[in-house]
Amino acid sequence: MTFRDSFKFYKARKPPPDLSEVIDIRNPDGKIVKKVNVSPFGAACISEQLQTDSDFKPVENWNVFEFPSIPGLLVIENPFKPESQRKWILKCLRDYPCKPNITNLDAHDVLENGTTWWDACCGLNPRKDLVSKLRWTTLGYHHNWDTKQYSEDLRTKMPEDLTRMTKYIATVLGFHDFEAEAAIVNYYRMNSTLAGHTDHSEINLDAPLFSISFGQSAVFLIGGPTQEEPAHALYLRSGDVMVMSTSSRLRYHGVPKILYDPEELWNSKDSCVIDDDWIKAKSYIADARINVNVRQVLMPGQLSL
Ligand SMILES: O=C(O)CCC(=O)C(=O)O
Ligand SMILES: [Fe+2]
Repeated sequence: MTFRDSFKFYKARKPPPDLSEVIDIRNPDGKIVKKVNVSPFGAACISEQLQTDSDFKPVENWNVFEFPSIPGLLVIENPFKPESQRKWILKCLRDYPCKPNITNLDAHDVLENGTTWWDACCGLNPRKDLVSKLRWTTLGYHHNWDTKQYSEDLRTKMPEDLTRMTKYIATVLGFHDFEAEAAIVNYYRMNSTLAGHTDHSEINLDAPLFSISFGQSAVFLIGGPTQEEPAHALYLRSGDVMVMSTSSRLRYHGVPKILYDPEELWNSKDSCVIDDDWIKAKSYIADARINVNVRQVLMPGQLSL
């Protein structure tokens, strides 16, 4: 089956698709998954202090997988602590869809001057109609969806917390030169899909791309250089980090299906500080998935376009 046909297959609602061929890193069942030992990579470069303060479980407990038939693709099984998942979900909802970042809502003039999507949805007169309207936020070099080209005129500062978090993952995996220069945060409702595409706008296509998922699960499809080659389907669950490096970087990929995750890893009962904002975020993420897609745009040492 081609990528195109697999996409239609998994997207179908009635009857719902057979998911038995979807690769599950938590239960590979003889499918094309291989566990990677991270110790020969960069784990040693993470100081003990940084490890203690970090969002992540200890690196020695990370499960990293590769796919022999998809060279360069890596998936880390949720390395986040549950409280860090909550922190990142809240950042993606409350902090990132704000100026100077750009969102899909900016073009539609639906928010009153200066009001953020979060405030509009959660304020005194909550705009319930806007909750499902947020589709993406761009950060750093802002992706131009029409020209598919980055430009220096559409560049703002990357949030330092996101840069630091991605650098940590990159270092553990041995990608020591990675610079987080652009990000897209994608917001999915339960019926959303992301059509097949390749990400080729970055000048530097040798640098890896980091794709971090929170909230409900996705069936992620990855194929070959066109939509006519066959594709593999795999589950991405909350906290999972996908890394597209080397030849996997330019493969067609997309998200045909969002599925409820009964485990809700972001909700575990450990010292959960219940503040007002988290209560709102928790209710949003009960029917949504967030994906943070972080890219390097420039060549090593290059400072601008
Ligand atoms: O949501 C995902 O897992 C993938 C997102 C993606 O491919 C993109 O933003 O380019
Ligand atoms: Fe993509």
